[in-house]
Amino acid sequence: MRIIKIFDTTLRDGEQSPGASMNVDEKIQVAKQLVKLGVDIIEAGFPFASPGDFEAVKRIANEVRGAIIAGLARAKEDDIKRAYEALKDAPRKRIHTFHSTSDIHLKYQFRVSREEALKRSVEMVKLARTLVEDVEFSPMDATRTEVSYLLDVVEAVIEAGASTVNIPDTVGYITPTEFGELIRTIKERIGDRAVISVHCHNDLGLAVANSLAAIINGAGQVECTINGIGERAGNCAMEEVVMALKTRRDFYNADTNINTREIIRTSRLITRITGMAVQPNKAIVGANAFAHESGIHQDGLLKEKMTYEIIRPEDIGLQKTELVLGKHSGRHAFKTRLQELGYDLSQEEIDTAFKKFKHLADQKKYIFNEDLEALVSEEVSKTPEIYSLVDLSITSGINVKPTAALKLKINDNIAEKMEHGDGPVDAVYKAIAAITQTKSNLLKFEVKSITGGTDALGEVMVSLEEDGHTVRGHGADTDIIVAAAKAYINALNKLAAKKR
Ligand SMILES: CC(=O)SCCNC(=O)CCNC(=O)[C@H](O)C(C)(C)COP(=O)(O)OP(=O)(O)OC[C@H]1O[C@@H](n2cnc3c(N)ncnc32)[C@H](O)[C@@H]1OP(=O)(O)O
Ligand SMILES: CC(C)C(=O)C(=O)O
Ligand SMILES: [Mg+2]
Repeated sequence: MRIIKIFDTTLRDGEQSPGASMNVDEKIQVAKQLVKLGVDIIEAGFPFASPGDFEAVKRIANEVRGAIIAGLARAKEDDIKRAYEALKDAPRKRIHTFHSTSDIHLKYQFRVSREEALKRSVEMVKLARTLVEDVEFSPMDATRTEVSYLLDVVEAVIEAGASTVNIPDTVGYITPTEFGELIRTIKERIGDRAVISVHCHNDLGLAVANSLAAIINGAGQVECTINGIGERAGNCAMEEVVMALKTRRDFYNADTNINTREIIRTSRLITRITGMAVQPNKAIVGANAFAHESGIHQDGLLKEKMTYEIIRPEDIGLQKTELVLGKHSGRHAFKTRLQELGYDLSQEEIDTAFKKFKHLADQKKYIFNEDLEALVSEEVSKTPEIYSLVDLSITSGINVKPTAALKLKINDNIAEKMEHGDGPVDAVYKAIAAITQTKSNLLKFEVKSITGGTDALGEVMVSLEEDGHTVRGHGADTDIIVAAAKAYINALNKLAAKKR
């Protein structure tokens, strides 16, 4: 089994994401977490870029142990010396220097010939080698470079002392089959004289696929970032490439030194520090990556996890798979959740509660445990229904007299009434009292939102008294006025039962 080295560049390329700048203390915190995660190399920054970056690399080189610490430097003497200054106290250090090789870059940005670029690259690798043993060279924009020239540069920098040659897809241009072929060509040329590294950008959403294609064809190091952050559309996401190798070891016959149980913690740390949220459907670390909502999948998972899950959530440091109850869920998941909440209901009770749940899920995006509890307690504490709500419409607002038009079923008859009130609830309660011809006293009226959000389920509790009988009524609905009506009617049914 081959071990692929993980070169983490969250602190360098990751920080190049607009808005992702981290201060020195935050960088130290990230570097320490990267060591816990088990990365082989931490690219701590670009020391020449700013005093802050220099300081961060220097402190990481001094304080963080357990990984090779790398610093980036242009193919310029001052950059390389500055990188060395920052790195020198690290027991294991690497200077990573780079120079473009594509004609587009050489002609328009660098304004130098291919020969000049090759000469500078060789000279700077040699300079770096006088300072440290471990030198990595990147031919920037390698994937848009003529292959024969790229091979010449790769050969020359290895000859000059680079022990790692990183092939960057700087602008995220290449696709997996081509990249695999390119890496195979380089591997055939250089054999084991240097480690081939890859550094893929995600402009076409192919950074992970390209990195995997490179691994199959001989790459021994992958450069990546946590959550895939980085310049423009980002870099190869570490958690994805690592979990792809771990999950498909059968195919790749390769793995990494990453302690995958630290993945989620590291991802959340980066989100917290950079303020860059992870999209919910992001592979491995997205909030939905281990959440299942649909009934057929939930049923399969409850029977055997392997049916719909290729990664165990514990393997990335999550506690467990989440079965999210929503409009696509089925009875198996519903019943399991109720059991987890401590309810032991008959099949009939479950069936009735399930129908209500489906109705609620059509109105509400997220169903929380508290929603279920409210729904089930309505079901369990059921009293024979003399009165039931058929229809209700309300008019209220500024400069409008609150009015309720109510339709109730009383035994088997339908009765309707319209009433005005001081507010919509008052109007509804007057209409209910008028239709039912009851004279109870409202002792208490409590309203609360069971869950957060404007689509939350509202719960109303009322206490009614009549002829010495006191009862509590309960109603829940996403419409708080309907919940109030339900609570009043529920209490009237209880009063009627008590009187009987
Ligand atoms: C693909 C990548 O991710 S590469 C890394 C990108 N990261 C960064 O650029 C972040 C840090 N950068 C910086 O802070 C600044 O760009 C600095 C400090 C490095 C340089 O700043 P300045 O001196 O003001 O130059 P500026 O950034 O405007 O232009 C870059 C110069 O470096 C040259 N250059 C770019 N890359 C290299 C290289 N690998 N080797 C040698 N020279 C290079 C450019 O040709 C240009 O040179 P010119 O001034 O002679 O035209
Ligand atoms: C510095 C190099 C490796 C880089 O980030 C790129 O080419 O994308
Ligand atoms: Mg990059």
